[in-house]
Amino acid sequence: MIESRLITPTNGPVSGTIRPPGSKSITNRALIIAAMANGTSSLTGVLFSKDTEVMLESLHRLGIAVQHDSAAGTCRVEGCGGTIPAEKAELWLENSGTSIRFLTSLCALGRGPYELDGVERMRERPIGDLVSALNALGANVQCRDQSTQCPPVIVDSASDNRLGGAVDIAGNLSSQFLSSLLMMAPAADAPVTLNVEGELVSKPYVTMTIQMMKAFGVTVSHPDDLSSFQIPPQKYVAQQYDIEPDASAASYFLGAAAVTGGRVTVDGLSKNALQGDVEFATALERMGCEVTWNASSVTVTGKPLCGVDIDMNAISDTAQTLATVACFADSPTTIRNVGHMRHKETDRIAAVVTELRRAGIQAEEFDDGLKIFPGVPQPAEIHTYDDHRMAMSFSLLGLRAKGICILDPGCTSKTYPNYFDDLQQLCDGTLSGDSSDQAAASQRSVS
Ligand SMILES: O=C(O)C1=C[C@@H](OP(=O)(O)O)[C@@H](O)[C@H](O)C1
Ligand SMILES: C=C(OP(=O)(O)O)C(=O)O
Repeated sequence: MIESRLITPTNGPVSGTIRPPGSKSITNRALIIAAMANGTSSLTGVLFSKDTEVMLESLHRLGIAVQHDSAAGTCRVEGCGGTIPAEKAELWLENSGTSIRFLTSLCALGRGPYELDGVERMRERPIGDLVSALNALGANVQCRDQSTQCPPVIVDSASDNRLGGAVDIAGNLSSQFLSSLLMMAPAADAPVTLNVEGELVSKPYVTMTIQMMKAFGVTVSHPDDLSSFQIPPQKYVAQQYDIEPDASAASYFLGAAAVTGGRVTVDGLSKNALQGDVEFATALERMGCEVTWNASSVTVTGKPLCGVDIDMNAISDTAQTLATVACFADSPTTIRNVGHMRHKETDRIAAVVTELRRAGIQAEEFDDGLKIFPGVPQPAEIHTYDDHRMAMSFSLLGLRAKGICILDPGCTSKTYPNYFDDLQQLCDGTLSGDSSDQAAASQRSVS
């Protein structure tokens, strides 16, 4: 296994078209919802990476039959109508936040015991607010170590258990708790009302959840400000469902156009995508890039970059990308309102500031944001903290500066196993995606 990857600066502007692999967030929602549906769902454009493989393995352990073809990017899921066939299971979720949070609520529909756990960092990522809300709905869920309110989580509901009612759910640490409860709610025994307590971060992911529930035949009533949700008992109906390419992954290629003054088209994403992270293109537009939205693609043309003062609460998975692009602007960039980035694969605010400084870029850390000063990156070994987005975003520095070496590049396997190959091929213009080849089309295509 390669321990590090030296990024070769490009000879000039990067130009090309790329279709990133399927969205992690949509894949893991589609798998959960299809598992709960009545009937067999066919999913296309599915992401196969660590985060979705742990979900697939967990569904298998819960007794839900899923046939998958990773080369074709497809899954057939035999839904269980909101019941869990396995009466006990141990689930291993690595460091996949969506998987452990979504599966905790799914397990609450079963007749336990189920145990959900992950890697050391997972044992530091909060889940207590979700656990409390599930208990308030009538489930029996506990963090094994109650002092941390983090995984491992044990779900053990009695056979005469009934779920339903009105509960508060905090949304300031992660929106995934709310998404998890929303997807499970239609299978409860009585109507569920979810009231968001205080701030809700990462709002577009909640809108994505509701839209996907609707696509599988379930309606949720809620005010426009997403402060509360009413979900009566309903059945999901199995669907043929096509998954969009991953918009967070797209940010690195659009960023490559921005930092090299090139022109990159991401195929399969448009302004009305389910993923809020498509708005990363708009952030680049604010920095001076030219952005063209088409019916099913977006193109970014790099122009001289200016610094921006930007709130990235809604699209924080792309904040690391913007931070590396910001090194090449003509003035400082401030990224605000992203305190929730401290609870992800690593403390991403601290990690980005530390690694920018390691590469000779001046950066400042705030409680809930960071400021990046323009500069010329110096040769450095970039530490990635087992965070795929550290590896992918810092590769952009290496497109412009010599000697940027990404340590543990294999960590991109969490959401994008082929990232470095795709980046290389986009930069070289060496790979042409064969659109008649289903595998290539569904997993990636670069031309
Ligand atoms: O619901 C989802 O699919 C996600 C929500 C976001 O997390 P938070 O809600 O914890 O910010 C995001 O960072 C994560 O990659 C995926
Ligand atoms: C935060 C992320 O993932 P998760 O919370 O699903 O582990 C991510 O993919 O950037």
